[in-house]
Amino acid sequence: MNVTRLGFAHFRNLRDGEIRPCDTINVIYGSNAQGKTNLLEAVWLFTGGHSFRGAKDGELPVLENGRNAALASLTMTVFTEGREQELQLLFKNGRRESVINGVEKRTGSALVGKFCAVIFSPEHLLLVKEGPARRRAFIDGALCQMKPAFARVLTNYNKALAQRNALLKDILRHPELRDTLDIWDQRLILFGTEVILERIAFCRALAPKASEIYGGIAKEKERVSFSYAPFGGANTREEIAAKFFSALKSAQSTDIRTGFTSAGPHRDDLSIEINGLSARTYGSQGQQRSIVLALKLAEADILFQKTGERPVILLDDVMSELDMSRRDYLLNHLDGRQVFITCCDPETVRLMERGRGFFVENGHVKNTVLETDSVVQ
Ligand SMILES: Nc1ncnc2c1ncn2[C@@H]1O[C@H](COP(=O)(O)OP(=O)(O)OP(=O)(O)O)[C@@H](O)[C@H]1O
Repeated sequence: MNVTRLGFAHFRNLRDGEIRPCDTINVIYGSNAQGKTNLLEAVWLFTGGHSFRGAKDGELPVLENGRNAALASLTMTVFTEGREQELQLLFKNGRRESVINGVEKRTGSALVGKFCAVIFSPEHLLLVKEGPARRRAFIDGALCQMKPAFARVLTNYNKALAQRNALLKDILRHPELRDTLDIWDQRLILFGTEVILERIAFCRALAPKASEIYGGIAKEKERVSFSYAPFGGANTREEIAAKFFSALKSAQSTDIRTGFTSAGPHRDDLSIEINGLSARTYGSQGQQRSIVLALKLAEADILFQKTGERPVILLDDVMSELDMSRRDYLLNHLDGRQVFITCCDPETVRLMERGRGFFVENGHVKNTVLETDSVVQ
């Protein structure tokens, strides 16, 4: 899928205008605080998701005398399902409305599934830098996008976990309740096994793709490996359920003492190593950035395989800390994908072999002419 036009009015500092991106690389450049990320955020919001910067819908219309205006609107023409489709998003008095091919929808979430994108923002570096929760959230987020049924299983698992944890705390005061723990163990194993099986299947598809993409970014100088191996590498439904059961049993006394369930998919991790060493502990800034990029691009490839539509790739401030050859990979080797990249350095535009540049200054966006792709201003 490709964005062929993006219009904006009163959206953050972007007053009124439009851009016509190309179907390859679109570099959005300019000094700090001019509106580059705002433009990327405008594209992202058509996924139906929340702002990747954590902003509330009421904060998105332009500020006027210190208060957000009542209305902001975004329009997008996107080529998907073999034809151009018109999408509109309105942020009205703190609420979202959407219009799909002229049909008004009361919610913004009606857009989910119409437009698909993968976003990298500096915050995503925490995926490598922080603890396992970030990596689990990445896997689960990707699975929820691909399989709505997974979201239900995950919710059921989390509910069973919360109830088991509440019971563990009660058992300390009422030891006779210990017998009822079995019921929650069974539910936890039932849903937890399904969560683990889906994560294993996703990681099996993700790991080789991400390693291959990393090889391209790092010009094969380093080898990166990804591994998700819960319960020491259990694979089948029966094996996982059996190992989960014995892990819960052997940790039962500790769990009652701490009031917390210590085994299960809520403790799993996706291990990431560069040349056999933990990327979290030993990876450089550039290596960690390249790993997150590889994971995001691999996620996009898997989404493409599942849906038949290539998600649009949004890369916010990805160039800093990447050397020339890594920049060259992003600008010139992501064939077949529509990419939007923000950066401060105008030189980046000149490194592109093919693509379009958009210069952003104080909320105004100008198309710039490249030698290889002349663009109407
Ligand atoms: N609701 C709003 N109304 C008006 N201006 C806003 C609103 N929200 C954010 N801004 C302004 O948008 C600008 C920031 O834009 P953005 O985050 O896109 O910057 P950027 O060009 O990506 O900068 P950097 O390179 O520093 O990341 C700031 O000047 C900020 O004050």
